[in-house]
Amino acid sequence: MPNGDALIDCRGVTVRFGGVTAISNLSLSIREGEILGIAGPNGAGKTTLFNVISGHVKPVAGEVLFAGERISGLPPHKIFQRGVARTFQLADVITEQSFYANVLVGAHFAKDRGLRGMFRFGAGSYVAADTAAERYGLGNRLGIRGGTASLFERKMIMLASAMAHKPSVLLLDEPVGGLSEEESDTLLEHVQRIAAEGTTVVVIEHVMRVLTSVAQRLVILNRGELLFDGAADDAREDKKLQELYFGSTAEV
Ligand SMILES: Nc1ncnc2c1ncn2[C@@H]1O[C@H](COP(=O)(O)OP(=O)(O)OP(=O)(O)O)[C@@H](O)[C@H]1O
Repeated sequence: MPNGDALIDCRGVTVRFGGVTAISNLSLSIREGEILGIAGPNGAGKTTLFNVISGHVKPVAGEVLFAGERISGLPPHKIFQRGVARTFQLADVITEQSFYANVLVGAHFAKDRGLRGMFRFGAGSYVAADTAAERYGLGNRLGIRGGTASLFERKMIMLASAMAHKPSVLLLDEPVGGLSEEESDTLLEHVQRIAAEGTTVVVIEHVMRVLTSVAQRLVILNRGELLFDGAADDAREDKKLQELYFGSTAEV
C-alpha cells in the first residue's frame, strides 16, 4: 500500500521539441507503493513524461527528483541503476541473442559494476536473470533467439529484464497494447504482484477499463498539461474529462 511519500517528484517540467511543447510546466508526485495510471489522448505527452523521468529526454525547465535527489540530467543507465526501470511502447529485444541473454543484459546493467565489472557477467547477474526469467514465464524458452519471440514474449522479456534487480519504480508504457485478452490478463496479474511486492508502478494506457482495473490513482494529461489527478473512481464523474476525453476517441 502507498505510504504517501513522494518517491518521484516532477517539478515544473517543460519539454520542447522545436516548436512543439510536449510537456508544459508539469508538476506531479508519484507516491511510494502506489500504482499510478497515466492516460490522455495521442500526443498528450505521456511517453515524453516517462522519457524525462528515465533520462532519455532532458527538460528545458524544471527538474525530477527521485527519493529526494535530483535525477534529471543523469544519463538513462545511471537512473536505471538508482532503481527506476521502464519498458517501452514498442517491445524491442536483441534479436540475435537468446531470451536468456536478453534478460541477463537487464540484470547486469541494473547495477553499477564499475569499468572493469561492466565487461564481465558475474554470478549475481546470472542468479538475478535466472530468477526473473523463471518468474516471468520464460523458463522453458530460454535458448530461443529473441528475433523469433511473439509480441507477448517480447513484452515479458522486457519486463523480466527491467525487474531482474527489483527496482523501486517500474514505468510501463502501454504494456498490454496489441495483446489478446488472455495475455493482457496474465501481464496485468504480474503488474499487480510486482506492486504487491513493493515496487511503485506507473502505467500508461489508453484503454480506461484496463487502467482503472489496476490503478488506484489516475493522472490524465492533455497537450502536455495536467487535466486530472485523483482517484480512478472519480475520473468518470469529472465533467471536464467527460467532454474532453471519455466522450471522444478514448476507448472505455
Ligand atoms: N523525439 C521527438 N521529436 C519531436 N517531437 C516529439 C518527439 N517525441 C514526442 N514528440 C512530440 O511531443 C508530443 C507529445 O508526444 P508523446 O509521444 O509524449 O505523446 P503521448 O501522449 O505518449 O502519445 P501517444 O498516446 O500517441 O503515444 C507530440 O506532439 C509528439 O509529436
